[in-house]
Amino acid sequence: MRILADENIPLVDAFFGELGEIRRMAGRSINRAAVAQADILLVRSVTRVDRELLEGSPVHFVGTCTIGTDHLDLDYLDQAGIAWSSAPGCNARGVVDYVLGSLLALAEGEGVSLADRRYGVVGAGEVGGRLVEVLRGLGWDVRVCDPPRQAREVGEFVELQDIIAECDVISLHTPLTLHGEHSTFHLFDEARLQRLRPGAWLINASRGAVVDNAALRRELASRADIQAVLDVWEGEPQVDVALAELCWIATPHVAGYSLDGKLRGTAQVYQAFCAAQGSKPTVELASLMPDAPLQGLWFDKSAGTEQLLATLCRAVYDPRSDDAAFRRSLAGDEAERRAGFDYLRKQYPPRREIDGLQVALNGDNPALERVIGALGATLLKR
Ligand SMILES: NC(=O)C1=CN([C@@H]2O[C@H](COP(=O)(O)OP(=O)(O)OC[C@H]3O[C@@H](n4cnc5c(N)ncnc54)[C@H](O)[C@@H]3O)[C@@H](O)[C@H]2O)C=CC1
Ligand SMILES: O=C(O)C(=O)[C@H](O)COP(=O)(O)O
Repeated sequence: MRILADENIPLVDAFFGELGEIRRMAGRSINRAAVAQADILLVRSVTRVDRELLEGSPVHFVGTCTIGTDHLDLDYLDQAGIAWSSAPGCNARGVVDYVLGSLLALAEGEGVSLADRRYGVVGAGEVGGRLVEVLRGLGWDVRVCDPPRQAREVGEFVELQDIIAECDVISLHTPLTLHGEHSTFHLFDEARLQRLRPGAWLINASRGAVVDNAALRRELASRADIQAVLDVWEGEPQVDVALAELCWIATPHVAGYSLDGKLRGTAQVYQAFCAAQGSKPTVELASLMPDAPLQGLWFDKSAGTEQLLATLCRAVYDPRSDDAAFRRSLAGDEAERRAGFDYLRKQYPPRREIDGLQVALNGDNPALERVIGALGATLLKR
């Protein structure tokens, strides 16, 4: 079997090596000539997979080692009888950690307490659902908007207009969809952006086009009270530099870039491929994960909850370092900026996930234990 893989997918050899010959390419360069020599295509979010790419090729399985599927033409794949898989939830925790780090940075900069804010999560699937759990676990006030779930479940959902009217922090975690009753293209358009509450923070780590970028730029330029955190951009790898400069945190689509998340992504696609082939998986992710435990941290029981929260989150990840590197990359011309966007993602340093932390307290303190529990970290008893 001939396997064509994006060069930024880790562990392709370990999982797919026994199945055939592997060829790696930059995801943005994968083209008709390359897929003409492939049976299996493994991609990330930067490769558009559609009829134009695949028609007439021998590819019979497409795997994307990502959560998002907006770069795949799923109707075409289904109609052409090409099996496909994504990696649902693989890097959801990484995105949650990104949001937590962004909130800490915003709170510090604006001098507000995170516990005093009201949160609105738009899209409560793998990512948004976990974020809601963490934020509520911390005891914070959270509203959830997810019309597709609301239509099929009993639950406490609110309308988008209520999120906008009532929430101080809005975090977006929908897929990018262009059609249908719940389409999300420009879900946050000019009219909705103009209705953000005074002092609101808007976080987008879903897909760039869920927010009208030009309208957000205008809004940020005209209102000093609102703040934005953007990990994703309309037209990546091209970025609206003026918009990026107005953001509190701006990053090159790395929110979900935890090491664990990337490795899980490849493993999930491998398992899906085996299932599609009717074969038994022979490679286990557990045997390939780094076996070093994440660092253990020790706290005195008199520590403050916000101090503990910030220290634990930042011990694993602080998006301000990605923000700084991204801003430096925006200094060049258009071609340099596009190259910089891809370079920062390709060279991304290994980052683990907050729920892998082990935390010791020297005595009982239920408030601190609650923070540790909400983050999913392990509390080590004395
Ligand atoms: N920045 C990054 O690095 C990453 C970005 N993502 C993006 O985040 C998106 C969400 O990921 P998951 O939570 O894993 O997906 P998911 O499919 O598990 O959840 C998405 C949720 O959004 C809801 N939804 C759909 N349309 C909606 C609308 N109009 N309004 C409100 N809710 C709506 C769905 O009902 C679903 O519950 C992905 O599709 C991907 O585009 C995912 C991982 C990493
Ligand atoms: O999983 C997703 O969906 C994402 O957005 C990924 O974090 C994107 O990673 P790349 O495929 O763009 O490397």
